[in-house]
Amino acid sequence: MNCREDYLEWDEYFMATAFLAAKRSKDPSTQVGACIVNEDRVIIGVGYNGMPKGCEDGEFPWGKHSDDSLKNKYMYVCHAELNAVLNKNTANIKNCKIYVALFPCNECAKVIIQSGIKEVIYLSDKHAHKKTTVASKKMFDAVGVRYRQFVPKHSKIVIDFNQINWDNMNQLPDTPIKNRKDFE
Ligand SMILES: Nc1ccn([C@H]2C[C@H](O)[C@@H](COP(=O)(O)O)O2)c(=O)n1
Repeated sequence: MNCREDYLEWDEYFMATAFLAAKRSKDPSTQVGACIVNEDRVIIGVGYNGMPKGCEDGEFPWGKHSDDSLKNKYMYVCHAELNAVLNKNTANIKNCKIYVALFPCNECAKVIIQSGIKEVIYLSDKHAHKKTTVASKKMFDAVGVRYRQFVPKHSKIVIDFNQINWDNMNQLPDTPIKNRKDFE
């Protein structure tokens, strides 16, 4: 039997991991995830945008339209990229790649550069016109951090727990390795 053709490519797998992490975000308007991968294609850190540890949701705002900047989220929220770097499970992240939903802002660009990450793969550059993004690109260009937009092959990646056959743990269509015939 031939191998499956419809498996996830590496870029899709890592970007999907970033988006899965984003599902943990409590930000009501924008959920961002990030996934750091080393040279061996091993995930070494994930993160999503959230309030700093101990800064409780009841006390810190998730809004963004108040005239008083202390009442908006921006002063407080940690970006997904920062959290992914802080959550890393290894000291050395030199030459790693970071997959992220939104192009990193200038503050995250500094963290990315300082940590030794060498490539940024992003899905959306919707803030390209903002100075924070222009500054990020200026820094990345200056130090040789590459960046490229992710182009998905699959328009959808679904994990439907209802479709999983819990008795023999296969998903539809059958995972070839689960076919006993192949071993006989
Ligand atoms: N590269 C980025 C950009 C933004 N974020 C976070 C920060 C906020 O929680 C949210 C943006 O809020 P919006 O202005 O769209 O309401 O996304 C991030 O984690 N990484």
